[in-house]
Amino acid sequence: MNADAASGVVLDKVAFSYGEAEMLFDVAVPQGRITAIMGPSGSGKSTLLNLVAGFERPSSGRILIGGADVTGAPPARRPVSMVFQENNMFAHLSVADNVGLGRSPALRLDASDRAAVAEALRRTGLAGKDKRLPRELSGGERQRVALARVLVRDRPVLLLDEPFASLGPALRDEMLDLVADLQQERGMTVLFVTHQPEDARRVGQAMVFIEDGAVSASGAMDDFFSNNAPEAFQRYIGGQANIDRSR
Ligand SMILES: Nc1ncnc2c1ncn2[C@@H]1O[C@H](COP(=O)(O)OP(=O)(O)OP(=O)(O)O)[C@@H](O)[C@H]1O
Repeated sequence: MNADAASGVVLDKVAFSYGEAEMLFDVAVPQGRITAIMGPSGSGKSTLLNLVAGFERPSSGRILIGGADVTGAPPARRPVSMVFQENNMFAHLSVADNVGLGRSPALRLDASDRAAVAEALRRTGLAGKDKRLPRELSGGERQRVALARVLVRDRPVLLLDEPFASLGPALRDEMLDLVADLQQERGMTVLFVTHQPEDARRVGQAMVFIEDGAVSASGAMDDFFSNNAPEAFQRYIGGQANIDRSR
């Protein structure tokens, strides 16, 4: 394991089961990079993120973040933010308050917190929309609010569970590029679940490929889109005729 991987997110023989087949994750995700998590439906991608976030607990094994063992830590104690496909917002709270929750769950915000919220709204293209309610936003704008909350939380690890799956292609690309820019600015370690190979390739530097509750291949993104791509991945995208392997 190289230094980048050891200081990123490590799942060290992490076993977990919902009562049926056991999942077993053994993988190191590099620090300060965007890593795409891909694999067939039901293979365990969301479960892996939930284990890292602390919403699920392993039956054995360890989870390390930045070298620290967080296996027993509750979600709020982990240096992690998570953005879901939907339902990232409280319907009765304004955009600014939804972002402010990232700073203080009781919304006790001082002047510097409010300044951080305003800056995050500006950075995500939401300036001027701070007083709106979630229902007054488009789907893309709602996901921008979730990203603004990530910025004010300022945690080093960002977990994205298909956050842009319901957006059209142009908007999805715009949001992916925003994530890539924010990741660069902050140097965050990003784990990004997607079903779209082109999205993985657009922003990711590394790939973790999951099948049947286990990592069946992992490594540099370029390797996955070369003629030497891991066989499991080739099989998975084999049906998708339009993958361009050239750069
Ligand atoms: N809360 C739950 N209770 C019981 N079983 C669950 C629960 N959540 C997921 N599972 C099962 O665990 C396995 C892994 O699910 P998971 O959601 O991690 O897959 P995924 O790779 O994210 O799938 P998708 O691409 O369809 O979102 C599946 O067999 C699923 O049915």
